[in-house]
Amino acid sequence: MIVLGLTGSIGMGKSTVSAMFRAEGVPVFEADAAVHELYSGAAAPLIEEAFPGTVRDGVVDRKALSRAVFGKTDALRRLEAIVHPLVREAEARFIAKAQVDGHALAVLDIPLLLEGVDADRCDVVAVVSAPADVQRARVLARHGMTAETFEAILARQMPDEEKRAKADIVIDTGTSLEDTRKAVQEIIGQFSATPDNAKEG
Ligand SMILES: CC(C)(COP(=O)(O)OP(=O)(O)OC[C@H]1O[C@@H](n2cnc3c(N)ncnc32)[C@H](O)[C@@H]1O)[C@@H](O)C(=O)NCCC(=O)NCCS
Ligand SMILES: Nc1ncnc2c1ncn2[C@@H]1O[C@H](COP(=O)(O)OP(=O)(O)OP(=O)(O)O)[C@@H](O)[C@H]1O
Repeated sequence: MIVLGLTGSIGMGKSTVSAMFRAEGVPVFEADAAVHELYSGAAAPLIEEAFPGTVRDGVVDRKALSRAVFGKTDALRRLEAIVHPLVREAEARFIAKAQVDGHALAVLDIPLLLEGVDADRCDVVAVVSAPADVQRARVLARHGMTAETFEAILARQMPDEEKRAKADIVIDTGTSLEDTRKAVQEIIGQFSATPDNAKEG
């Protein structure tokens, strides 16, 4: 089974492309969704212990947690040390299941895949990308988004150009949704044709 890591900067169309893989029957693990799940489950008591007052009725209050770590590198690192191993466990269970189910391809949708340290757990890395003006227009069209917030988020992410350089595959989302869907189908076709080369571990 091939594990494809899917990433991209804000507004580049990662969620849309992720949904396209899923619609084609490819199992997709969403890191963000896993974090949301953990925050109303296994991670909550650990987070309350590390950041008192950020959990209400057994559920992490993301606004309160965000305030507790915002702009504080040490606190964010402590939070990551709690959350990331749990996400990796959920991810490992997802991969094991996809393999047992006989899939040729599984997708890990991970916003910070290339900013993190271990993209090497993916056999291939695909980056969704569109011209900067398209990205900007998409993000600014979102409810509650300001140019300042957009710039601040961009500044914290690895530049698109660097992501593209690190990618094995660039999925162009600057064109029509239909063209992007074709690109997704081509990727699936390419990896489904590959003989079983399951990775160890
Ligand atoms: C700090 C938290 C509570 C803020 O939640 P909130 O719902 O307000 O915002 P959201 O999750 O959408 O993040 C807002 C922005 O911060 C960025 N961001 C989130 N986590 C991180 C991180 N660990 N390092 C750098 N940037 C981050 C996101 O890319 C996004 O652009 C939340 O982001 C969190 O729990 N982060 C730690 C877990 C983590 O590393 N998640 C990343 C995916 S595994
Ligand atoms: N060819 C295309 N491929 C993908 N998205 C497209 C395309 N053309 C237009 N769009 C639109 O661009 C937007 C991309 O938003 P999406 O939520 O997928 O981005 P994202 O990268 O997941 O963003 P974020 O990282 O901020 O969550 C959607 O509204 C989508 O309909």
